[in-house]
Amino acid sequence: MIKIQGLDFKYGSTLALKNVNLVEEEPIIMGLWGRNGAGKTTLMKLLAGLEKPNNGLIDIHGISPYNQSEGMKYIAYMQENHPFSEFWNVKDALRFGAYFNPNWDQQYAEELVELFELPKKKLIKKFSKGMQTMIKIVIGLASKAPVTIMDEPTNGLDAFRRKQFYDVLLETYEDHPRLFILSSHHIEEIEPLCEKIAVIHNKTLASYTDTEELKQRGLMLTGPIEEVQKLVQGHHQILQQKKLLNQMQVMIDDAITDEWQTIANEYKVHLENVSLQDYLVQKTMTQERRD
Ligand SMILES: Nc1ncnc2c1ncn2[C@@H]1O[C@H](COP(=O)(O)OP(=O)(O)OP(=O)(O)O)[C@@H](O)[C@H]1O
Repeated sequence: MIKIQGLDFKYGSTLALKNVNLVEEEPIIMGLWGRNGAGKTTLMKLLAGLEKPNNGLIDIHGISPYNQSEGMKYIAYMQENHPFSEFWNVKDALRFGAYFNPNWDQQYAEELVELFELPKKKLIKKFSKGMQTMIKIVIGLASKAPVTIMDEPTNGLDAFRRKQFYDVLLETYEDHPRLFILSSHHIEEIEPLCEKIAVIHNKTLASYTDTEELKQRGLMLTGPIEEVQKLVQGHHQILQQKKLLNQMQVMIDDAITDEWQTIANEYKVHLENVSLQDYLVQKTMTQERRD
């Protein structure tokens, strides 16, 4: 479905991505996480054919997307700052969606507009942040493109609208399985939807892992300073450590296993799985310190 091999990209003389490699054959919902400036948007633009790779290969359904009108059949890309004309309302935006997407589903687009209660006549530039995100969701989902890329699709959505977005995305994905790529800085917002998560760090793809596997990583040990220190002494995968009064907390890059549980009981140290966001932030910070 998509294949990226040895991809390098520079903005002028500034290297933005180097040696990115990723293959996904299945129509899954993929998360794309990275800290600010990691290169997520750059990668999405390259996949959508808006930028030309300096080196390497991108293959989407057998097509190299840069400058290929053929690629438009397969790819819908909803950018974070989508270039809607300042004179457009919802109707105009749907016309734009229909024009650019050969698999466009007008009836579904209108149903989504109703669901999200978007005013049809109001100019999109006067929409709230959440409403602007919702119209992009409408276009992304109604495009029914085999590869649908959405940059920060939960930006500005409140809990109610986010839940609606999850529901409609999963519903349309089940009806028409296709590859979705959803980017976010806040992994918690997209993780419930994503089967796998690609982490962009240090200008490259740092990992591409099943979400369930990734969620198990990151264990936090909390207990009296001396006990925790004894327990983690010589451990190579320490991501973070802090002391508070006579207590110490250490985050380790591992999953909670029976072995860890036994050791923690023995040392009377508390063991818990950290949040995915905390794990990814600490993991990328630790890599940075080592580089
Ligand atoms: N038009 C541009 N010209 C020059 N450098 C750019 C341009 N766009 C992005 N960059 C640089 O490329 C790198 C990757 O940026 P990119 O926008 O892809 O990151 P991102 O992961 O999407 O970040 P964020 O989460 O903050 O939106 C950054 O160092 C950024 O400064």
